[in-house]
This record gives sequence, C-alpha cells and structure tokens, in this order.
Amino acid sequence: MSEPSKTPLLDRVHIPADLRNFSAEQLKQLADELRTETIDAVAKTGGHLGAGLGVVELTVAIHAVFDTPADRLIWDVGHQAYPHKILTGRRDRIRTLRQAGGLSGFTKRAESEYDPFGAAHSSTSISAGLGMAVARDLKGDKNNVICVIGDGAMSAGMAYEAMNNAGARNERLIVILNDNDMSIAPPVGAMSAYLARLGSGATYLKLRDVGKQLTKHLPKSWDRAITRAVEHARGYVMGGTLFEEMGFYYCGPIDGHNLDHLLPILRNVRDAEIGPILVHVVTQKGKGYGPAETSADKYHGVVKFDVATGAQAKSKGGAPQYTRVFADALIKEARKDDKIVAITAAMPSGTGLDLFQQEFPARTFDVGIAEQHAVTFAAGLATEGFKPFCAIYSTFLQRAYDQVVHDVAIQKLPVRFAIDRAGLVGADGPTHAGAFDTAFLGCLPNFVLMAAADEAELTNMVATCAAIDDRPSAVRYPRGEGTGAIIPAAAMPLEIGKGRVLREGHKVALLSYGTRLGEALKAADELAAHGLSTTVADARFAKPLDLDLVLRLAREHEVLVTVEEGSVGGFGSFVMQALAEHGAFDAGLKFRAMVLPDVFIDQDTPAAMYALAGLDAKGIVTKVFEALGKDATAETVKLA
Ligand SMILES: Cc1ncc(C[n+]2csc(CCOP(=O)(O)OP(=O)(O)O)c2C)c(N)n1
Ligand SMILES: CC(=O)[C@@H](O)[C@H](O)COP(=O)(O)O
Ligand SMILES: [Mg+2]
Repeated sequence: MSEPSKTPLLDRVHIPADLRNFSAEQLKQLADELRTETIDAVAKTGGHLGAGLGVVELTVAIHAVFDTPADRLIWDVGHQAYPHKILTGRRDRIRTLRQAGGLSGFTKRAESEYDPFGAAHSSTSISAGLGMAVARDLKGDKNNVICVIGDGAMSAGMAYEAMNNAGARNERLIVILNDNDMSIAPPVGAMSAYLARLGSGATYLKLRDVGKQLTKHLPKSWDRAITRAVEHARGYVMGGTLFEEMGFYYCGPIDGHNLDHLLPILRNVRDAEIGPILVHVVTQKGKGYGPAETSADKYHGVVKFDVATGAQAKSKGGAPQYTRVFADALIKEARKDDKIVAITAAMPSGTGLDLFQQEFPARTFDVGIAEQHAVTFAAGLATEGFKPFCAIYSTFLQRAYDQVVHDVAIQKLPVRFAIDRAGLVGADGPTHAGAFDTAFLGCLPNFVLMAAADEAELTNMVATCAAIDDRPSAVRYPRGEGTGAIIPAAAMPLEIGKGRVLREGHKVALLSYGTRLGEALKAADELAAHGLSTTVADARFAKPLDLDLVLRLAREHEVLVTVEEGSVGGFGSFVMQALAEHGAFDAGLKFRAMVLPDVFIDQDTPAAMYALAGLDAKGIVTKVFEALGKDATAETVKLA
C-alpha cells in the first residue's frame, strides 16, 4: 500500500488551467503543497530557494486569476520562478534544475510557453512587458501582461526607464512589485525606505481602510472609481507615490501571502480597463521554511541541503575560493592605503566585499542593483584621488559598458575592476557566463587587463591594480576554488605587460591567459609523451601584451597556441593582431587561438562545459596535433 501523497491537490495540477476551478480554500492548500514541493526539490538540486518561497501564494494567485500563457507573465530575474515552473508543466523535471540537460534556473523561452521572456539579469521585466503590451495593442489583441519585479530589481535604472515610458503611454500593463524588503543584501537606498514608509504610513492605512469600508458594499464598478479616488486622496495626503508620479495607478501595499487579499485585488486589476497599474505586495523571502526565514540571506542561493535541519552540504574544503582570495588581498592593500575604497552592485557576499566591509565599513559602498551607476560613481571617486575597486561579476559588468568606455577609459581614470565569475560559471548557465569581458575591455585604449592563473597570481594582481593610479585596470578570475597555489604573505605588484614562462620547449608553445594554465601544463606533459617538446607560458596581461614574449614564442616554435576562458575577440585576437603586424606569420608559423565556441553553453559543471568547449588539456593536445597535421585520435590523446 503506497504512502498517501503529500501533495494531493498539486498532483492534480499539470498546467494552470487545472487549478482555475479550485476554491479559495483549495488554492490555499495548493500553495502549502507547492511550498513543500519547492523545498523538497531544491534540497536535492540546490539553487535559489528564498525568493521562490516568498512568491508561492503570489504564483498561485496569478495563475488562478490570469489566463496564462495567453496572459503574458514575466518574472524579473527569474530566480523566483521555481514554483511557477512546477505549476506550468515542469514539475516532473524540477529536480533536474540547473543540471546538464535539465531545467534552467531562470525563466527561459525555449523551455516553456509559460515563459514568454527569459531572464536572470535583473530589472528587464517591465521593458519586456511594455514591449509585449504595445505589440498586443498593435495586433488588436486583449490579453494581459503582468511583470513581477522585486524591490531589489526595482533599484536598477532600467526599471524606471520602462515605468517612465509605460506611464507616459497610459499602457494597459500590470506590474507587481514583490517587496520582500531585501534582495541578497539588506535594502539599499531611498527606494527601500520609501516602500517601507508607504507600507506603514498611518494616514495611508486609514485612508485605505476608509476606502475598503466604503467599497465593501458598492457595485464593482463603483469599487474601481472609489479605489481611484482613495488613491488620489492618499496621493495628495502622501504627496503621491513615486509610481503614481510616473503615471501608474498604485495599489497596495497588500499582504503577498494572503490569498484572501491577493485574489480579489488581482481580479479587479485584471478587469480594470486602465493602466499601467502597479500592485505593491509585501512578502517574506524564505517564507514558510524556518532555516530560510531565520538565515541572514534567506537562503537566497543554496547548495543541496537536509530538509529536516536546513543544513547545507559542506564543500569538500579544498583550496580557498577566488572570491575570498580577492577579498583578503584587497583588505591587505586597504590597510596600507586609506584611499582604497570598494564598490559592489548589490552583491556584497558574492564579490567578497562583505568581508572588506567588516573592516572598512566607511570605505565600502553597495549601490544596489545599479552597475551603470556603480562604474560612474567609482569614476567620480577616482577624480578626487581615491582608488576605487569596482567588484562586479563579468556578466553583470556588461550592463555598464558605456560607463566603462565613456566615464572611465576616455578620461583615463584609475578605476580598478575586480571581475569575478570570469569564464564559465556552471549551474547559472549562459546568462551568467563571464565570456566577453576580455573582448569588450581589451579593445579600449588606456586599459590594463590581467587574468589570474591561480590564487597567488590573483593576490599579486590586486596589488598591481592598487599600484596603477594613472589609468583603468582590471583583473579577472573565475568562480570557485583556486588551485592550491601558495598565497604570498606579502603581495608584489607585477611588472606591467610582462608574462612568465613556466616550462621551456622548442617545438610547440602554449600561451595561456587565466586559469586554463593548469590544463596547458597537463597538455604539455601529454605532448612531451608524444615527443613534442612544449613551452608553456602565462601571459598574465592581455593589455598591454608582452610583445617580446609573444614574438619570441612565434620565432622559436613551429606551433603557437593561445588559450583563454573567453570568447573570440579577446586575448587570442590581440596576440594574432600583434603577430600579424610584426610579420610573424610570414615565416609559416602554425598559430591557433583557442576560445569559447560561438554558442551560448547551457548549464553543467564548469569542467564539463570547458570540455565541451574543447578548452581542457585534451582539447589543447588535439588542437596542436591538428595544427601539425597529425591525426589526433582517441588513442593518441591519452588524457582522460
Ligand atoms: C543586472 C544584475 N545584477 C545583479 C544580479 C544578481 N542578483 C540576482 S537576484 C538579486 C537580488 C534581487 O532582489 P529582488 O529583486 O528584491 O528579488 P528577491 O531575491 O528579493 O526575490 C541580485 C542582485 C542580477 N541578477 N542582475
Ligand atoms: C540570481 C543571480 O543572479 C545571483 O544570485 C547569481 O546566481 C549569483 O551567482 P553566484 O552563485 O556565482 O554568486
Ligand atoms: Mg527583494
């Protein structure tokens, strides 16, 4: 006799249409079951838990009230969309989350018709939603468009650009602000304080209450009119909400866990012929799971864990994380130089600046999810003689490219960029890959670009950035653990534009940039076993290039191969450009630049992704054989 299901109602829901005839009481039970399922699934896969737990009731209410997928539902960032995925035909695959061949950890168009827009980088939902709403109007369609955006994501400028445009158009668009009072980091900036004031304003609440009492017994049409009048009255009393000033009808704040509130209000909003409307819901990140509710980060991002205790799987405790090595190195530099300051865009723990902040609270700045502002804010600091370290993941730095060019590079300001998550990141997949920073920074005049091959190199490169005070500089390093290299007690700035040779040979030269060096050394061993004497060098700098080293390697070897954790247009391209300009190809040099393939690689472990990209030792050996015209087959390339 099999155990009775823990989720009898959820078992009946394969797509949202299956829940639309549920009563309010059944929807409440469904929400509880959905929360249980979400916790159980993420305990097995790891991933983003807190955000999804905070929107369980909201997810149920939205799919109950709106006719998804005809009504377009866009989740900002998308890390909170696991409950949404479970309700929209993907419960059977939810335990493949963020694994090779499995579900994405974010919304993804290719994955489901219920994901009308892919996400992962924050604050895009209102822009995309406005686009869909305008398209609907142009087509003469009638569907709703709903954007769910968090308070953190609401701190990015792009959200305001979109609201400004939507408000000016009086577009029929629904924005649900999911205000859980913090993102990964405690709330930053005036917005969070403003939202709190709105939520607790006694005048506001009294007005709302008056409004509610008044409208309780009126026909629905009056309800809307009265609601509007109350909003206006409140607006005058409170000087109008920011959202109303931007042309939105504001509704809230309401309890985002109370289906008795959510359902009628969302129905009203659905049926309103007006827009744009912003519904402000207040939720609790990690809601309904004790270990998440009591944890400082609300279990924002977790590894596999034990449901009963919340205890997360311990890492096997190898070499230190690169992020930690960076933080320790920067702290040591800052102890010597009080002009060093550090900036993060809402990722203090991800970048390690939470550690820096513990020692230097007045010299640490978390600007919210605002990378563009972070870069130009750092530029401003640099104009006044400070030494700003802007710690931004490679992928998120993409958002601030014009600020890097226009405000930093052209003005040759000594902003230092600590580019974490460089290269492939694993479970977060293509949206978070740090594939392009070498390409998009290396083409900028005045920049110094470095890539750390290990944690010792990273330590010295942080010191090098600290010492470069006449132009911008950047050091890139990957997500995850180092190699176990001995970290120097006293960091030494490197000679700018100089690489290093780790092994001398005379037939093949492997020139690595970044942490592919380990694979290059393994490849050299394999090549030597085939009688191919191989030099291995670490470029250290993509800009300025070590021209002497590059030209020597080209002159003294039959084959020169570069390898990097980045796209075409980066280090290998810079080397190719230099070789071409110096006629190094004229004598028949066999040159290959090994880069990431011209595709977005779906999630897997980083090692598996690099193997797929051909950027492991086996791929390097194969590339050398191909350059030599030898047939590199499985038996000739013995590497695992
Ligand atoms: C452009 C960008 N910068 C940084 C991040 C990293 N990030 C992911 S979720 C998150 C916090 C989002 O906060 P909020 O919108 O309030 O969502 P919550 O996690 O609270 O549900 C951040 C900073 C990102 N996804 N995109
Ligand atoms: C959702 C989001 O963008 C962040 O939470 C990101 O997933 C963090 O990445 P790391 O796990 O590499 O810090
Ligand atoms: Mg939040």
